[in-house]
Amino acid sequence: MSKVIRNGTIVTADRTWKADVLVQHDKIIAIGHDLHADHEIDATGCYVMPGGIDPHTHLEMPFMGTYSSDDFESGTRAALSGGTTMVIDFCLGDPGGSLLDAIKRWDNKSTRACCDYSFHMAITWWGEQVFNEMPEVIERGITSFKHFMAYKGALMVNDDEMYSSFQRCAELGGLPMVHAENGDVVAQMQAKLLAEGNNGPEGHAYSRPPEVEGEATNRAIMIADMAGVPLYVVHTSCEQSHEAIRRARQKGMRVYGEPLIQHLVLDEGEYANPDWDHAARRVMSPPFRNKQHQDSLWAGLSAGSLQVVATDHCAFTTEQKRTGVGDFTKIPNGTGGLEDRMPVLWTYGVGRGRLTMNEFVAVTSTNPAKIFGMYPKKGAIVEGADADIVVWDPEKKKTITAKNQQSAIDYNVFEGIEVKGLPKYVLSRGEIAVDNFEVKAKPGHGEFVAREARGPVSQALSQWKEVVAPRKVERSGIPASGV
Ligand SMILES: NC(=O)NCCC(=O)O
Ligand SMILES: [Zn+2]
Ligand SMILES: [Zn+2]
Repeated sequence: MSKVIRNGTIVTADRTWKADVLVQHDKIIAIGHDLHADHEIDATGCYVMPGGIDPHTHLEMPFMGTYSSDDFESGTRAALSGGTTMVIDFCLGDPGGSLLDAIKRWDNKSTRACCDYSFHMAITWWGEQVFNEMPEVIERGITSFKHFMAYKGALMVNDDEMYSSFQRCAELGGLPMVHAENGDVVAQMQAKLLAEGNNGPEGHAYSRPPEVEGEATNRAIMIADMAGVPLYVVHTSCEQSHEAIRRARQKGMRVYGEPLIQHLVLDEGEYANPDWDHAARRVMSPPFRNKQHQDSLWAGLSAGSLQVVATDHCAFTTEQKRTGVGDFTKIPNGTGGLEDRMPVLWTYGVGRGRLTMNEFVAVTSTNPAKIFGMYPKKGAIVEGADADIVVWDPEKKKTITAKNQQSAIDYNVFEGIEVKGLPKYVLSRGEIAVDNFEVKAKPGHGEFVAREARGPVSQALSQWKEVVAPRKVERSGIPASGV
């Protein structure tokens, strides 16, 4: 069946213009005027944008002795209800285990996804098996590799492992990613705080100051440069980390930074709340920062030194959070946000003049599609692209509340915030998933998206590294050894 989205204004990362969009089955087949179809969607007064892509989620993730509570069904339903039509989740192998086994587990988990999805592969240890399995991971379309520099004793890898993995990524055209916090320093700060009796959720923030993030970001950037590979820094939360990324980019290094919607609008004052549950629900790594750091992140998005806004959606219920009563290091780290990323970013970004509409599309959709090797299949309104489309009503308002959310958890970190700008219709590969603000997502509709390795940036960097590679100086008349 064909559909036409009529009377709207198309907004992409580089243009804004009035035209209709014709969809046949799962693809956009024409953009123009006087287009006809079996079904009409009226976009009068609305913007027609590429569906959001959240490249940082943890659905049903085994972590800190439990599993995150949103699975691929509830998580992707939440995504669609907020205008996000694709997620990239982290496939997590056991330290010492097979990457390919981990993919099987993630394949099984994702069968009821309501929107399209892909995976990043986490590298939680290094050895011959990982080295040998990485090419097959890439052949399956999983082309980005995550390294945790924090969570000592669990997911953390050391510099030696990271450098080996980055070099392998450079050979294969994969994109390394880092969770940049100095896990050794965090572990010692946690122990000190606990020994001093500082055991509440605020201790989590004290144990992870911006310096531990800035140091790790800088270290990862230098290691990536030595390995000759681009780098994507997840959840960039502070000026120290942003500054390292900005400086590297000014030197021509290929580094990307990803602020989260939580860090852009929520601040460290949340941890001072006298209600233990309120503070613990907001425990995530890195923690929320102060207003100066927020300003730095917003500036980075408009200046182009930061490229993507994600959520790191990793939702735990209040009951799960309470595992950490009396010891903040046991509070499962993570917050939700999938459903709220686009409306909150629109309200605080476009609504206040901190982002243009085109920048909004770039950071929520087009940039992640390009960086992660799936553009213009995703992240674009062009003929031949997947019909992942949001019809955005800029006048529609709601007050965010856990009572009406799709996520499976019992609270929302954005509770009480009024947003203006919401998805009226959402198409997921041509299927209507939100119809006049009503969620109609279908479990099982989502498909795995295989992504391309060795994109243009990776190719250019490899070429440059080859140009400047060390070369032996050929000499005639070498003097005899002095020995
Ligand atoms: N961010 C967080 O606190 N939890 C999810 C896992 C991670 O990304 O570090
Ligand atoms: Zn992380
Ligand atoms: Zn994460």
